[in-house]
Amino acid sequence: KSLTRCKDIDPVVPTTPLLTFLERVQETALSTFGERHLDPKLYVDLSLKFSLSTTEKAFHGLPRSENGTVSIKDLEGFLAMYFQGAGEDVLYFDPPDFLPEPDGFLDKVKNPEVRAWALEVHSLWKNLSRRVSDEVRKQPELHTLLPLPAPVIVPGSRFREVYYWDSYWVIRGLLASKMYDTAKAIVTNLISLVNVYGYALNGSRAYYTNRSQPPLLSAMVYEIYNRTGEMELVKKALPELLKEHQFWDSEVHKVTIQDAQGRNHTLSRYYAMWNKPRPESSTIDKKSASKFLNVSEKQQFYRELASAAESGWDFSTRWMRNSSEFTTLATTSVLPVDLNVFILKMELDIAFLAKETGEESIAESFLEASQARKRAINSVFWSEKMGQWLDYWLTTGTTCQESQTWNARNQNQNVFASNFFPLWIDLFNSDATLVETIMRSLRSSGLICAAGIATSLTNSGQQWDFPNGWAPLQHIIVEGLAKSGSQEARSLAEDIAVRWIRTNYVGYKKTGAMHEKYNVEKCGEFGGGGEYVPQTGFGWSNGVVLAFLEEFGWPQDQRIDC
Ligand SMILES: OC[C@H]1O[C@H](O[C@H]2O[C@H](CO)[C@@H](O)[C@H](O)[C@H]2O)[C@H](O)[C@@H](O)[C@@H]1O
Repeated sequence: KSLTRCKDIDPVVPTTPLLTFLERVQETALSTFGERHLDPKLYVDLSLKFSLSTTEKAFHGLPRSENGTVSIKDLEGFLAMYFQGAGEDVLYFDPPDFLPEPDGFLDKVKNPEVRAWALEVHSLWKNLSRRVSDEVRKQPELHTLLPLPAPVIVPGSRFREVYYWDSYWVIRGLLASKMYDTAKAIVTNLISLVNVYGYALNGSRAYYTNRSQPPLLSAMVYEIYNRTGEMELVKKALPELLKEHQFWDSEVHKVTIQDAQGRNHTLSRYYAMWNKPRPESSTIDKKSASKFLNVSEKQQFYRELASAAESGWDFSTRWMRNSSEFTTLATTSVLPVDLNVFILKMELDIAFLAKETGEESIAESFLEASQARKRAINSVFWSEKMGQWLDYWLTTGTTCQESQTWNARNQNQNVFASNFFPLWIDLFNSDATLVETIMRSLRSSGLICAAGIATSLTNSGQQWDFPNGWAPLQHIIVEGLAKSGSQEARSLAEDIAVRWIRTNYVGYKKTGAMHEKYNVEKCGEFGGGGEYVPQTGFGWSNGVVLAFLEEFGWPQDQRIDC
């Protein structure tokens, strides 16, 4: 019973000669400068001043010691002579739709301290606004940065390029900031990536072409259309959304599960088209994979690493068969709740947007697809016992040839914030009894902490685990609760939002920056763990604070300190 045939179960997107070379420079930097303070991403973000062959020749001509090491002085000299600094090909761009205090900005924020801070967060859009330099378009072979047609908002710090799923929360913030043109520009860029590659890339770099990220393009289009009513963007987006849906609903991404009643359900998984170290973290990945001696085991591990990066949760015990052993990473063997929620949202959005543009048959078929995915989410992920939707472990390796028979034992019983994501979708949050059950389960889950919702309950040292809290996770759960129509759920949503706003505010006052992630155990402290030092800026954190303040406001007499 061969239900979902894959053309190719080991897809690999070809790399570029520039990337291959920059990875060698990265490797050399590691042996010259040492592991401490080395961010491998920096080296694959460099652009060349001269042709690749000239630069390679100079690199090979560098004096080397007997064991092949280049001295600090020689390497620094080579880098200064032949490369432009990372980020020099992304230029500051003054967003024309930015106003220091737009009309009607966060009307419900009455407390002057909070209002002043919200205006500072709003002004951070100017710091994060960029455009791709014309040089990239003229000589793309010298850059790993990809050309984009419109200006961008970057997350910040080491993340000097556009990121796919970050953009959704950036847009939510931009809409609160009334920066509609900037929001539309972001979507225009993502549409162009889908047009060229068939999917939205993890980010706008050559080394991100082998994978996507949590698919939220339809949700971005939906939000912008809701605010602006602009049909042109919808018409431009629709064909690309259909392409993106096809990407996630076919080939290696699609898995069929047969339930106890013999009904087949199709769901999607993350599956990067890559089986080598991630170029931006190549030195780190090689070290992690060093325990595998067999080539195909190594390749599979590299695929699991890249697939975890595709999930946006890089890295987390969510993808590990054994939570204390990183090499048991098995992302492609997981059917993730959140990915399927995002695709369900995509199906509903496409149905809605197609109806708006008069494409009745597309609307109808996507409505049907959404009903099927809702049934699949309930049949495969729902756990009556836990009152949550649980990720599902696939049993028979990673091929996509056969349907697998559902077994309750394959549901991952560990608690993750993503177990509550279906609540974000109206099909679920409109069911009052279900909302009651979910609230009870969330309250007793252990995830709600002093400063927000934890990513998981496992303190693994990975950044997508306890005690880190991430803006997107807070937002999806809070918005799901708030949209449900239950007063009690709205109060819980507001309670979580207040905790999150406070920690962002106090952290900002202490450090002068917005952070990529926060420690939910300690109000005002940013998060840690993972493979790079904590970053500031920060696109999605700014977006979520502004979106929360827009939704809930902040009364005059409510305290903002921890
Ligand atoms: O360089 C390591 C990894 O960095 C990115 O992941 C993290 O930052 C992204 C931007 O904010 C965010 O979207 C992601 O959820 C974070 O985990 C990048 O996306 C990875 O592909 C990359 O390997």
